[in-house]
Amino acid sequence: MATIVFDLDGTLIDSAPDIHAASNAVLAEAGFDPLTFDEVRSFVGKGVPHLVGCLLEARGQPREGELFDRLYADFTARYHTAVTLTQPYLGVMDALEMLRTRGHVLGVCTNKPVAPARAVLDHLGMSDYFGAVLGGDSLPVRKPDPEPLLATFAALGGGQPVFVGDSEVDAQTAEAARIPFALYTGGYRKTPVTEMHHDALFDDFDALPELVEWLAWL
Ligand SMILES: O=C(O)COP(=O)(O)O
Ligand SMILES: [Mg+2]
Repeated sequence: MATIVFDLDGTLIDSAPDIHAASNAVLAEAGFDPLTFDEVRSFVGKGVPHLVGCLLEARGQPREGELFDRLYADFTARYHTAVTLTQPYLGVMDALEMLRTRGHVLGVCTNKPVAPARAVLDHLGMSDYFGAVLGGDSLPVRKPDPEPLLATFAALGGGQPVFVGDSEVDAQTAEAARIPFALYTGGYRKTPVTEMHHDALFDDFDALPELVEWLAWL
């Protein structure tokens, strides 16, 4: 049996459409033009402060200050209900079901704040699979600091660990935490996989249950 911790955005769920819509709503509210889907998706993975900083920078504004505070508050207020355009990736629900049936313990470690993370998991009927959910605001540090990932495994009671994520941040986190890492290649990564740390790669969640069996014993 393994203890498997998943990243959320770009790994279990394709949430970029909601994050794009919320970002453009926040920009519009502040009088700025919208950004493209690809632009906003490239900002996802390092938490909300980073995202909001990128939105401002893309519109020629400083990343910090009064405007940042306003957009950050507006984005945060909208984030809890930004769930309607989000879907689990193909095969995710079946993979979670199979992993649970096989007795593996499952958790989530995301840089999304924990309240919207829980909201979208509830909305998609996924919450029951996870014994622990840590967000970008659960601890004073977020990924790629290894602490949130290690704390998620600790909350799940230990066991043979595997981390599943999609991004450069996840790869760095796994490396820093010395946890076996499966890289999902269908998410929001910007770097070629050959240049990223990973112990295994997959592009189809049907492959994950088998992958986990051997990764857990690395
Ligand atoms: O909120 C983000 O920036 C991304 O969150 P993730 O860690 O689930 O990819
Ligand atoms: Mg991610």
